[in-house]
Amino acid sequence: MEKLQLVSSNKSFGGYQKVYSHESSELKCKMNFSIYLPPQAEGDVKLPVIFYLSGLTCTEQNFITKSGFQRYAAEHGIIVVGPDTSPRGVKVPGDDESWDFGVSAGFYVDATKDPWSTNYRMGSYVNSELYELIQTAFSNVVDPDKIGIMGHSMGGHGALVSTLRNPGLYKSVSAFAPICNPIQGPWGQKALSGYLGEDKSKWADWDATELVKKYNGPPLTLLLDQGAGDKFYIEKQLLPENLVEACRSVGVPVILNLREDYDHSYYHISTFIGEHFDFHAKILKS
Ligand SMILES: N[C@@H](CCC(=O)N[C@@H](CSC=O)C(=O)NCC(=O)O)C(=O)O
Repeated sequence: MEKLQLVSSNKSFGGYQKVYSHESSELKCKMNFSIYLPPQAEGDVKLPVIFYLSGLTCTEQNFITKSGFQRYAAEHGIIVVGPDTSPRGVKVPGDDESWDFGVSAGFYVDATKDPWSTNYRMGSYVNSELYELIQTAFSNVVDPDKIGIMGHSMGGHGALVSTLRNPGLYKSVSAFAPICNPIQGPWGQKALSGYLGEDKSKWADWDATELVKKYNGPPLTLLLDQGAGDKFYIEKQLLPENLVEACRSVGVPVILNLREDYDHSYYHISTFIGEHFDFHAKILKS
């Protein structure tokens, strides 16, 4: 644990909701992440882990304070890890000019375009650095063969592309209101052109709808949860139907739950987060 500094620890549903900070080599800055250790972490059995990736404007705090997930993580005995959404405390020109690019909007990609490429490497941060750090620092409680991922909006995109780009790394995946086809929507186009440049052939490597057409890994079922009253869904930022169609074209099982009247907020997430934990637990504990 010598690389980690404890920021906070709160007892919740018999376990502990903690936040740690550490120096990230990928992002070249100090980063916070959350980890929920359920009551079962006190025992001898190693536990599954779910990574949760948050959306635009979030830190590691939104999910842990608003979703109520701890009740379900405690019931199932699942550790839950939540990274921040971008590098912090590094000054890149233009990084705070808009809420959907730069700070709090790392999009879980590895930027290749200057000046972003030095720090904006959230893809490798989540799927390599933090993934390994959790297994090392919490080796006494983590089962390395039972790791899943979920996320919301930009983080739902992150969960999907992390799974599809790294076959087998995550055994289960689900997403709330994910940006499913970023190359076709305004948020995605802004982020992918800004971080990767104008060559659109490179964007497809970070687009779940494109990636699933080439997926060649262990069997996978995608669980998508979408509020039908979500303004970003109505404005066609999210495009879950495009991902469903791509999945069906290549025979990848997908479940899309369209929830009447639910919006893009944590009210949607907190309502259905228990169902997502049931879905992940069934896969991770089989
Ligand atoms: N500022 C925006 C709304 C921002 C917003 O809705 N952010 C979502 C994620 S959106 C996609 O990634 C979020 O999770 N917010 C944090 C929260 O706690 O709700 C606007 O004005 O429309």
